[in-house]
Amino acid sequence: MIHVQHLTKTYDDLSRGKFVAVDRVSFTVRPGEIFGLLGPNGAGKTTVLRILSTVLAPTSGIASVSGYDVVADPAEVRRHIGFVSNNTAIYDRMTAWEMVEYFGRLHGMTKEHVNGRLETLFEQLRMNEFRDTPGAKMSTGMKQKVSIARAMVHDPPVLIFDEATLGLDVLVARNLLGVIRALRESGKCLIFSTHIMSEVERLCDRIAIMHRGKILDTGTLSELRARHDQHDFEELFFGLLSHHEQNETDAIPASSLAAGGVR
Ligand SMILES: Nc1ncnc2c1ncn2[C@@H]1O[C@H](COP(=O)(O)OP(=O)(O)OP(=O)(O)O)[C@@H](O)[C@H]1O
Repeated sequence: MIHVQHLTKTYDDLSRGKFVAVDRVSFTVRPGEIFGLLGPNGAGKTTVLRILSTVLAPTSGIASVSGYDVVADPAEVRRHIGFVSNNTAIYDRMTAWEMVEYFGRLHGMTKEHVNGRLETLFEQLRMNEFRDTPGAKMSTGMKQKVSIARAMVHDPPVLIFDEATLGLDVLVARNLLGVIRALRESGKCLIFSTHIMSEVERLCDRIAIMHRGKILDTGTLSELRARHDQHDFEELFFGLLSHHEQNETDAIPASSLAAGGVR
């Protein structure tokens, strides 16, 4: 279970001054559910996910994973979470098996425990045919599977996929979506962050549309379609974004516009 309430992150940025990257974001993700975080570049998705994985501290608000608060219990949060991104480093000289085993040992698993777990994982993710292949000789798809296995080695109940299909060809991306669906069937709690609308449409049980740090709307695909009276998801998405941009511009006082406050 993931619980996020009024989460806010402000950066001190040299050129922009105080910059609100995440603005009072709230959502809940339940076990057996894929929650889609959809937004254009810079929407704040990665910042939310970095806070959830305890890499970044929130400025205010609450975030918890399996009941553990990211600020008060970061070690417990890390035990309950796995993070898959598109830029996980793969060591050239380690084999697929050695790499995942290494991360299992970092999680404090015994050699026997980790080996048993790896047998299951390599079967589940169909990695046996390259278990002895070193990183330097792996294809992008193989590397992505190693990243997933790495994130799952300690069998966390919560898994986060941040732009995980970026750079993958259609076949590998399709396989990855299949793996994520299977994880949902096994009761995992999943966040899938992307800017690709079709992936969200095909995969996610509930969706949050994010733009400029805010969640503009959240719900199932059919709830969103009904609420905005729009069946075409792309139209719905861009309609929400442009409405939000218009509202933000309207909220800026004319004096600051005249003084060059908006670029
Ligand atoms: N360390 C930082 N200092 C200042 N601003 C930052 C920092 N990290 C991120 N930002 C800004 O916060 C905003 C949100 O970034 P974030 O990476 O969370 O967005 P995103 O939705 O994941 O987009 P992308 O798909 O491009 O990664 C952006 O405007 C970004 O420039």
